[in-house]
Amino acid sequence: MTVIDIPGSKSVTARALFLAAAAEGTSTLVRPLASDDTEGFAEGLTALGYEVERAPGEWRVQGRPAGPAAATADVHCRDGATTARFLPTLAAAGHGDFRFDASAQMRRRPLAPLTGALRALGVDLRHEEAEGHHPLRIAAAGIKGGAVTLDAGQSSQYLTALLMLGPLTAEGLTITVTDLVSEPYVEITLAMMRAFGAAPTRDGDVFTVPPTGYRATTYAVEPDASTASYFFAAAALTGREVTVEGLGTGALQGDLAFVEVLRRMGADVRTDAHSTTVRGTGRLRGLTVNMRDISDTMPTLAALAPYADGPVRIEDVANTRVKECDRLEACAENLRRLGITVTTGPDRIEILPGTPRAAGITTYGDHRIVMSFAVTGLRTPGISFDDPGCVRKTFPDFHAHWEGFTSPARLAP
Ligand SMILES: O=C(O)C1=C[C@@H](OP(=O)(O)O)[C@@H](O)[C@H](O)C1
Ligand SMILES: C=C(OP(=O)(O)O)C(=O)O
Repeated sequence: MTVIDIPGSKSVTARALFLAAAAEGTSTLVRPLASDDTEGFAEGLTALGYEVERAPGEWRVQGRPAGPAAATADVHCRDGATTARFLPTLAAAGHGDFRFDASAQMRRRPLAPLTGALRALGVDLRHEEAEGHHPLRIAAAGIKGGAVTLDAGQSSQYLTALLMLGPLTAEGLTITVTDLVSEPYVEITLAMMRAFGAAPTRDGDVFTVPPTGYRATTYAVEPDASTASYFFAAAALTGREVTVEGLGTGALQGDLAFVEVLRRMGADVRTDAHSTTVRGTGRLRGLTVNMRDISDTMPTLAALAPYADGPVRIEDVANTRVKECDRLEACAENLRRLGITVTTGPDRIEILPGTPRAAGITTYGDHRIVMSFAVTGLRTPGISFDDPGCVRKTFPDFHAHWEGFTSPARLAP
C-alpha cells in the first residue's frame, strides 16, 4: 500500500483567502496550497493592500471588512480563474479604483455573466478591451445588495464569487440561478462561508445571503481531490493500492467522486472518515459517464480510457472547452497522436480501446493535460510534453512526486 501526500486544494485555498481577507480579525490557513494560482491570489490581495504572511504550511491573513486598504491597485491574476473571478468581486465591495488583468490564457476565458451581475448590482465596471474579458477596471464604492439573476451554466465560479460577496453588501443578496455547472463547488463555497461566520441559504435555484460579514477563523485546507485523481487513476491502471489521507467521507470537494467512476470501471474503492483508498484489480471496464459535476477529472479519465476493455463515453462536459484550453479537443488531439480512435461532440468525448504508442503531447499550457497523460505514460513509455512546467498552476512538484511514486522500487509489490 502507498500513502500519497497530496498538496492542499486550490479551490479551498482560494476561497479561504477571500473569506479571510473579508473577515474581522486574523485568520490562519493550515496546509494551504502553495502553487502559481494560490500564490497569485495571495499576491493579488497584497497588491490590494491586505496583509498576507506566508510561512511554509501556514498562511495568515489580516482581514479588512471594509475592503482593500489600497485606494488604487493594478492586479495581475495570472492563469487562475478563481483569482480572476473572485478578486475583482471582493474589491468591488470596497472603495477605490482597481484594475485587473490576467495571462493571455485567462484573458480568453469568459467573465461576462459575473461582470454583468456586478453591473446589475450597481458596480461601475468597464472591460478595457474585449467585452466580458480581462482586463477590467472597477471604480468601487460599496454595494447596497438586492436581487440578481445569474446564468452559471458556463462556470460555477460566477456564483461562488457572488455568494461570497453577499455578506459584504449593505442589505444582503438574493441570487436566482438560471443554469449551473460544477455544482459541488457551490457546496464547498456555502460550507466555507458558514465556517467564516456567514449564513447563506439555498432553496432550489434561489440563494439568499444575509449581510452578516465574516469572522476570522483557523481553517485547515484539505488535500486537492482533482490532484488526487491522477494517483487514483494510476492505482486503477497498474494494480497498486493508493491511499490519500485527509480525503474521507466528510471531504468538501466533489471531485473525490472520481473514485466512483474508477469503481464502476472495476477498481476496489474504500472510503472511511479520514481517507480514500483505490486498488486496481486488473479489470478496467469501458463505461458511459456524466461528468458535469466533476469535469476537472475529465482529462484524467480520457487519458486512462484507451486501456479500458470497451469504449469510454464522457458526457455533459461542454464547459471544459472554456478552461485553461479547449480540453475536449486537446484530449482528442493528443489521444489521436497516440494512435487512439476518438470522437467529440459539443459536450462529449468518446474514446475507443487501443494500445497507445509513444508521442509528444501538446499541453496548451494546461496543467491537467500534463498530469493526465502522465497516467497514460505509466503503460506507454516515450510520452513527452512540450511544456511540462505548466503543472506549476496547481502542483509545482508534480514531476518529482510522480517520479518517486512510479520509480521501480515503489512499484514493487
Ligand atoms: O470554484 C472553483 O474553485 C472551481 C470550479 C470549477 O470551475 P467551473 O465552475 O468553471 O467549472 C473547477 O473547474 C475549477 O478548477 C475550480
Ligand atoms: C479549470 C481549472 O482551473 P481554474 O478554472 O480555477 O483556472 C482547473 O484547475 O482545472
